[in-house]
Amino acid sequence: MRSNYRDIRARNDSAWLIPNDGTRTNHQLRADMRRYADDDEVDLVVVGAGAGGGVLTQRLARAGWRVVCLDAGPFWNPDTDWVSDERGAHTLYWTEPRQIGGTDPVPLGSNNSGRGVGGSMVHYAGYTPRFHPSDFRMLSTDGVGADWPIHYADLKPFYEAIEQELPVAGQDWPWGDPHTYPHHAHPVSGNGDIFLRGAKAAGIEARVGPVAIPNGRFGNRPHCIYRGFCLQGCKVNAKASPLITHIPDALAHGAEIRADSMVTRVVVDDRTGMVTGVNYVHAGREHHQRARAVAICGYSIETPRLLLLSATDRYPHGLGNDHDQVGRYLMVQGAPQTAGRFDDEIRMYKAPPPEVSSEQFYETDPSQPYKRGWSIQTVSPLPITWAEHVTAQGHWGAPLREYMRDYVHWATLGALCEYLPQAANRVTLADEKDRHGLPVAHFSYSQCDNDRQLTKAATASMETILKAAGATEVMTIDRYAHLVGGARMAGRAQDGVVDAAHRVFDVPNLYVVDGSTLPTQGSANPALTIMALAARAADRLIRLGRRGLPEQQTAAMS
Ligand SMILES: Cc1cc2nc3c(=O)[nH]c(=O)nc-3n(C[C@H](O)[C@H](O)[C@H](O)COP(=O)(O)OP(=O)(O)OC[C@H]3O[C@@H](n4cnc5c(N)ncnc54)[C@H](O)[C@@H]3O)c2cc1C
Repeated sequence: MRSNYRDIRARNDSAWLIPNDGTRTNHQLRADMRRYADDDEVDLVVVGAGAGGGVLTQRLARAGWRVVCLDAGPFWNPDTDWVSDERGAHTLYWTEPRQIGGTDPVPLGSNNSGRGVGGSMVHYAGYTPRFHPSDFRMLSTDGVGADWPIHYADLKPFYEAIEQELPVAGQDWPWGDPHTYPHHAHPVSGNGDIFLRGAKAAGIEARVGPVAIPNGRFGNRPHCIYRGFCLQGCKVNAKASPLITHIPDALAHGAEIRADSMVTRVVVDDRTGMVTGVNYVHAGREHHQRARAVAICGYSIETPRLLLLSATDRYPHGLGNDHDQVGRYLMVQGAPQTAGRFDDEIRMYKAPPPEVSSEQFYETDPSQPYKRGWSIQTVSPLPITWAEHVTAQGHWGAPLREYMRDYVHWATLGALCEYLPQAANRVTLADEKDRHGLPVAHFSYSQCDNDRQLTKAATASMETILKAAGATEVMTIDRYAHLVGGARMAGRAQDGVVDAAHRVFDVPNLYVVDGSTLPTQGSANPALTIMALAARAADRLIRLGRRGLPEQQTAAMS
């Protein structure tokens, strides 16, 4: 699939709205941004300007909807806010207090959350694979997990549209639904080369991509300069995130992006059961924004938390929670990471961390006792993350120093294992309060036996690849990556929180359009799927028409 830029610009001009004078931000666009008063009843309030919220805002603004998007974090300026430094990038993470529990607690922070306009994609790695068709039918075909209320074919046109808008670069893709990418694959570094060589020697297929980094200029966005700081916020605007791929076009079409605005409650009129707006805190003061509809896009922890925080007399257990589904089936991928030592210098920092991947082990292998599978990708930790890898293996003091001095000789791969959705893995409200006086989220997580078997098998496959490439020593650690679920999409209210159109069951003008709606997670990184879902949700809302809010929804969404 190669791109026609005229078609892309007809639906999203963002890459051409960025200045081409070496600066990274269209300050004029931000200064001219349309502003609504709190008591203006806008068509839609979007909570969160990340992967889901950014796309939804852009699509609806372009269709003429009056949209205000509130984000708890800042409106980033890559020129002044971001630094090419691992430690200096810590401001990008969501570090508000949260509690974790269960038998396998998931640390929350740098590796699975973001804040501010652009959301977590501001510091995501940049891999953008599609889910496989089997992901949408897992319960029927594999007997585990859940079936989605939509099929892969429903999402395919939106995958293609978003792949063009980011745009995605990669080799022709043989796995899942085989497809091509709009941009050719990037050249690879030492780490990518090790993966390709080792995989070939081990009889495993690996391919370059798919990454949301243009190969060449895209609009006024420059070619990647391969300096390796993708996870610190790409200062050159090469790596895609909603901040540059969708927000500029949203602003140009009249959306207001209100940053530093933490939504504390979705407000409901108990007489009608309808949402009337949101309460939010900006600069220490509480505000209320009126709206005809609200879409929550705060990601897998904050979205269920906000649904629970918005309980009323009519919805005493929280919005969408009549069947005790809010917060449940929250998933995280098992992400073991294996490093291999080579006599040659690899210098894995000298390229974007996302380069090469394999989905050979993605599907259930009937000869194995476990269901579903994993993918493998280059990860290329920078020095602080490399120190975390080494210390996680128990090395400290002199041995740690030796491994750090030896950094340039190591290559690193990561797996994404498809841990299964389980009802008990969930977000609830804790007794502890945050600085706004609101209960913080408690996230309980426990692995099942299938999860542990997958981690073991995935680790063995990475060690095989690195040894086949000539590694003289391998070092593996266990990690988690990505969060999805917690407000999942389902065919019936008894099984989930939103329907196939992302509308919250029982609350006709409330939507959830983010990663929390995913019923299963595959072994794919989730951002592309979240953006495609948001583009699809927007498409359905646009077809309803803003004048139809909210009366027409009941009929059209069923
Ligand atoms: C280090 C890292 C690497 C990653 N690498 C990849 C990768 O290579 N490929 C991939 O596909 N995915 C990757 N991801 C995951 C990906 O970024 C997320 O899955 C995706 O961004 C989630 O989209 P979302 O819309 O659900 O939430 P987000 O993009 O996180 O957006 C949520 C937004 O909501 C805001 N918000 C939350 N609560 C409130 C509130 N109450 N009021 C106002 N605003 C609120 C937040 O500030 C945030 O901006 C990575 C993530 C991290 C952290």
